[in-house]
Amino acid sequence: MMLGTVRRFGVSHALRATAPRSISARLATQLPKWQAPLTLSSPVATRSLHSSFPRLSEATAQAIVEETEPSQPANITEFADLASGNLIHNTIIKNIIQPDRMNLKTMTEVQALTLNEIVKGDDILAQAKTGTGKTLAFLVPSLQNILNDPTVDVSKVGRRGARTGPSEIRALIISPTRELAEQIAVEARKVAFGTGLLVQTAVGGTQKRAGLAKIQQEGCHLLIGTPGRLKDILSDPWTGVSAPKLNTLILDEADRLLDQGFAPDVEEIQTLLPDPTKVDRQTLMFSATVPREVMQMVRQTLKPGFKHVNTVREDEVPTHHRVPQKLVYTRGLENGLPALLELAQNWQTRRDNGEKLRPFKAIAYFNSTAETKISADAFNALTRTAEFRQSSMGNMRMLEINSRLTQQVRTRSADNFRKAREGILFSSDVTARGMDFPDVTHVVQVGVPRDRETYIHRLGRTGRAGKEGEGWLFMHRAEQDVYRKRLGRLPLKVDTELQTADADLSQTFSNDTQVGKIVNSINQGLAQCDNTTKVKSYMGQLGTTTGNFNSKREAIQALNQMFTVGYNMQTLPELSPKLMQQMGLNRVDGVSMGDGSRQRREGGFSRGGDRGGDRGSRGGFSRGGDRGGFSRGGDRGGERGGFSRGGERGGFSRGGDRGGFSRGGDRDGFSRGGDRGERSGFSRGGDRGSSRPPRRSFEDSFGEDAFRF
Ligand SMILES: Nc1ncnc2c1ncn2[C@@H]1O[C@H](COP(=O)(O)OP(=O)(O)OP(=O)(O)O)[C@@H](O)[C@H]1O
Repeated sequence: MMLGTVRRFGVSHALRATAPRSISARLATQLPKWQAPLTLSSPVATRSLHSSFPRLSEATAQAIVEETEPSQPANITEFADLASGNLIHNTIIKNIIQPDRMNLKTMTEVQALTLNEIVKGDDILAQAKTGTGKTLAFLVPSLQNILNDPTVDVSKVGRRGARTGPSEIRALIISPTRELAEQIAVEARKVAFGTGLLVQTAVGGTQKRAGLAKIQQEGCHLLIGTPGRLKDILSDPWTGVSAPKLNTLILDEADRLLDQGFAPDVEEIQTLLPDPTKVDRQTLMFSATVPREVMQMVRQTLKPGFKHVNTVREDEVPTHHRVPQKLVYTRGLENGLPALLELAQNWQTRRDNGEKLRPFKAIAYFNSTAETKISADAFNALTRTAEFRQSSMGNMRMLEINSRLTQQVRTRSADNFRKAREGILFSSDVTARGMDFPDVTHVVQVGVPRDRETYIHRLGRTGRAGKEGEGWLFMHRAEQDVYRKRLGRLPLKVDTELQTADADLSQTFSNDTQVGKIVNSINQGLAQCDNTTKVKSYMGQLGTTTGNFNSKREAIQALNQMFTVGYNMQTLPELSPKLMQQMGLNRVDGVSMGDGSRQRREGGFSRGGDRGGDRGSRGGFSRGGDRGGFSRGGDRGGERGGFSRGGERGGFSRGGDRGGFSRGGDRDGFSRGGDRGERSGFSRGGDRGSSRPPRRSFEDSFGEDAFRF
């Protein structure tokens, strides 16, 4: 073995630790420009939790400070220099720096600050802004640590008849989503190329048997997976996959893995690993956000005295300065899609006019899976029109990703978006964390996201590795309070550039104006969406909208308006009495109560279908303003805002064509909002087995992954 040892195996540190203050200064001059360097006035590059989490109570903060100590930053910032002192294997360095390989030169701040500590064997909690290279920060030293292990024989790898067994796993990386696990594996294989180290994945949605066979036949040193599948594989003795010699456990997006959705699985995985009192184990946690709620879990999981490396300065917001964040108020929920189209169109027009702008490549985030679908469907329909194809947006790809799609489709969407030069990815939160799509120019969040962390991670899909980008949040005015409460201090500036955001869509528009053209195009796109999709979208947004608006009445009105005006649907979806009770909608005007039989009878939930069908060709739609708001069926309970109430027609059947409210594509609609915890009535559905304790009510599309691997 080329290298000496490190802490666990007894080797000296090749990186010289220097006084934190001088290191800060050194890093400030040596790091690439795009990394906001720490200033000399900043206390230290790594800091205690006390300074990073001013909101913690004094007592708690004190306790944490006691068990941490400032880590010692390294004085090496170039990857090439890691060869001196044999700190990192030459092959790994070559893989990183060679132009025909990863072609990286200078370490990012978080990489420089954690590498030494990880090679030493310390437990680490590392926090650094999105897109600043955290993946390599844990991969490089962890792979090196495996090479340093004298019991690992990489010479066996690849020789005929000789193989590394499936129980040779030395490091395990847990990721909250399948796509992220695969992305980390791709990066890990690049770093490990030629070292003989074997990297394998265990993610849900893929054929378990095939994945297992690969691990069994080829062996594995580093296993990367999602919680459900890892638990499954490691707990099943028949797989032969075990990790009795595991030295390193890494939680990427640690705060997500430690929150209530994933924590039980992550805890269970740890019980399947060797007893850390017998086999020394290093645990590493990385994320751009570490909310105080998870600190208790962090402290329980890491060894006392763990290092907290935090490159986000205390006085800084955790988003990038170079990514302007704009807030757009929309008149109604139905204005979101026209505003998105206008944003894309304005950008492309500026390019056409000679401005040096990268092609429009955006991720549009929605708070429910069903919304991603209807939005992607509408935009896809748009791209099929001759007018669109001939426009400056003609080459855009419209892609969709959410957890209701098969893994095959998800992977294809992610790959296509990665490769796309311009386009829009309509996404639920499955891509919000960690995904490194190149050259994303815009992140558009439609509706206030469920929490501050989600906002920050979604925004972090642009402006990565020093690139420019823009963040946009479209929100209904009625979401203002929840916006302030959830997102806290962030540098969003109100923007009024998008005219369609404030347009009254119940009007008829002519194609003579830009606003009219955009609105009519979206109408045309939505007219191609089937009615079931529209109903699902309504149902999917019920939970999020009622959670985001101050009053349920206002939320229902806004939803009904979106459904009738935006989707051009005539009959509102029926909600079961049970659902209404669970959601506290019993006394709310505008709710249509029933058992869903009308929708089923009418095949496709609405009479609006044919109206919708031709609406696009009419080049706009008229929406009888005289009908007073949302209701089409004026005869049905006018005094209640025109919405039918089907009387006490018995319980809503959960199954039916919507697959029940608990697991259908729309179920994530119920998961967001500040009142997530209160919605235990909407439990996750029978397929998860009743033996599991209810951890949260409806799983959103992201958390859903915890149960669908
Ligand atoms: N030292 C470096 N120099 C330049 N680019 C780098 C360096 N290290 C990593 N990168 C690139 O930066 C991009 C972002 O890296 P990575 O995905 O690891 O970020 P992250 O901090 O994990 O982000 P997130 O918080 O979103 O998960 C990747 O494209 C990666 O190849």
